[in-house]
Amino acid sequence: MRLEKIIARSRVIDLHGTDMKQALDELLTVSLSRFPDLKQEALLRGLIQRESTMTTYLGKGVALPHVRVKLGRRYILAIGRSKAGVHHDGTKSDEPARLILMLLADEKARNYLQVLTAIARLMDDDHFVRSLIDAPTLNDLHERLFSAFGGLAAKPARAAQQSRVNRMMMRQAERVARGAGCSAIMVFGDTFSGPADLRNWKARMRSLLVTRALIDPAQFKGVFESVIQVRTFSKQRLAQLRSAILVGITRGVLNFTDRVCCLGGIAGSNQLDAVVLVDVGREFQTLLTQHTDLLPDDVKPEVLERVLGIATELAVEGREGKPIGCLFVLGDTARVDKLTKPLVMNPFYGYKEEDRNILNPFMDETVKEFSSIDGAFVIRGDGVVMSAGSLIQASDNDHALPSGLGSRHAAAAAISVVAQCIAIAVSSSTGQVSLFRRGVMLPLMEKGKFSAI
Ligand SMILES: Nc1ncnc2c1ncn2[C@@H]1O[C@H](COP(=O)(O)OP(=O)(O)OP(=O)(O)O)[C@@H](O)[C@H]1O
Repeated sequence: MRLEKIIARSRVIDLHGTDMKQALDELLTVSLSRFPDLKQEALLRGLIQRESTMTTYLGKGVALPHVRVKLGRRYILAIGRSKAGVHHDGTKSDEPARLILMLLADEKARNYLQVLTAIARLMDDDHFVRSLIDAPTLNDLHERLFSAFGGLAAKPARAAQQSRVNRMMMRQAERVARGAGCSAIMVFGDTFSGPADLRNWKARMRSLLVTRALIDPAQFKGVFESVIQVRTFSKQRLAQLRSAILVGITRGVLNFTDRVCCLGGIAGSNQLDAVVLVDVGREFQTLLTQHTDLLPDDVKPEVLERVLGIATELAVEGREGKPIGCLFVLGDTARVDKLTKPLVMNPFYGYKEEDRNILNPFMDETVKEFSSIDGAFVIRGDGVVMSAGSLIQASDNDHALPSGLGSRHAAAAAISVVAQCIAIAVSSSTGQVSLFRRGVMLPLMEKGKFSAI
């Protein structure tokens, strides 16, 4: 889904209303002028109702009200900017919303959660949000959004010297990759703030692109074999590399016999500065007993990626500088259910599946809020959160854990032995994020232990 296709200049406006209802009414008025078959009042009611069950305030002055109805076209997006700020019922803070992105989606739109996530992810960038709020004119605002939606934000051409060094790095990386018998080159696309350098990538071997930005893989067709999208994993480059490879494995793009030549640089620097060789098998040796299926059959790769992203944020951002301990169990919920007991009343009880799906961008905050509850999150393979605050009652005597790890990690290891699931634990004492499969622990991020490569 190319987001720039749903953004029209006519639906980018300055708002006058100061509460959410007035703002939504203004956005609906401009949206429906071209679609007279749609009923403004019914849509407004739907949006307000959605807002009252769960706030759509994303933080940083941005709200993303949305509703799914019979629309007759897949999506309509309207954007309102408010100088005075719009009051909303979000719990994050008292700050008013300065930017409102209203998304109407057809009930049949299949990639609805992905579209919501893509928009929310773009709005996660403080700098970008500021540039929209401060855009001198609505045309500028539209242009900035349009280019960001079209992929990586378009930026002016980089200095010639940087491009020359990058071309040299690319050539050398390919030479190293061939010399070392690598099966692929993996490029960290977030090094660049625009896609230009990447479109010129002309490696004569299998190349993969890793990026946090939500881009349409079609724009790199014939350039990169696959685009691996990762969430905000860690800012530490070695940890990012591990996570990207892990995502590549779960997506079936990489396997344990691959040797990969990784090429990257500091995010946004436009400068490639490091080549690293990774033997996938050796890197993930601990998980390679006889099995190579890291991902249980029923777990979607994007669900694992999402949980890893949230777990990393809990470890890195934490609360008051301290990591928040947490445990997630993914997949095989039929079996996991039999081995858990609620410690508290399930806070997700009664929510629609769509609203408690981990792929829904609004779930991040909810999960983070509930992470202070003792016990584990149990998540179905398709992302639906079944429960929080569950006590895992499984035991495993065959796998020893590193010293210092207590009952949370023991429970994670044990449940991954007795059920076909993946468990992810965030340690509250060390900030380490660990993945467990069949009782084997794979440390994904050790806080403070990795330095930049
Ligand atoms: N069997 C279990 N099921 C679900 N959650 C558990 C289980 N055991 C412990 N926990 C959770 O882990 C928390 C921390 O327990 P403990 O300190 O023993 O674990 P740990 O592995 O050392 O983790 P940390 O590094 O975060 O301290 C508990 O307060 C509880 O919320």
